[in-house]
Amino acid sequence: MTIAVLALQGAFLEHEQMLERLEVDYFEIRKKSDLKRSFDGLILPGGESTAMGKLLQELKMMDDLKEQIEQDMPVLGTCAGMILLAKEFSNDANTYFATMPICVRRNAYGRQLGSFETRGTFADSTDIPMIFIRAPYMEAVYEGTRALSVVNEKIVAAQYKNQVVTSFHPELTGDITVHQHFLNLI
Ligand SMILES: NC(=O)CC[C@H](N)C(=O)O
Repeated sequence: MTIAVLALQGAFLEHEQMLERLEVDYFEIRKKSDLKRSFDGLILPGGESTAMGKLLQELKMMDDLKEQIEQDMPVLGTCAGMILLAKEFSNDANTYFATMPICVRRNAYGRQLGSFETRGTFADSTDIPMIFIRAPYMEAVYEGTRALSVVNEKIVAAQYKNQVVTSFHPELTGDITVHQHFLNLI
């Protein structure tokens, strides 16, 4: 099994460290020719979705990756990665891959609560650590999308077929629950 990690910007190194811990092979996607390699799953890290979206377009990788996601490539999108996958925003008009039927609020916790840590349930696992950094959350999920985590009445993790997203950063804690859930899709 080989995972491709989008490494244009943001917290990709931390995802790679998690994959190393789990003894899973990976490589980085930085330019179009990296997409020639075959992979079994894709990680879209946290960071700045606007910057990542712009680079994906400029480097001409958007269409190719979108097609692979639509053809059921398992993908894990964390924070900005979730924004890249969302089909709809409640406070923005731009979309990126737009493959996941969710409505996302960007920077949803505002300035004061911009970053915080808590614990919550993810799928069948209870009490996992969650770190939120200027995070988005989902205001609605559509068409067969399943909420995997709800914190303070907000949906902060969800799954639609092969696509798993989290508002929080599972790569910044020592907890492997979310990565394991993603790898189990492969
Ligand atoms: N930690 C993060 O990934 C923050 C996401 C950021 N608010 C964005 O819009 O991309």
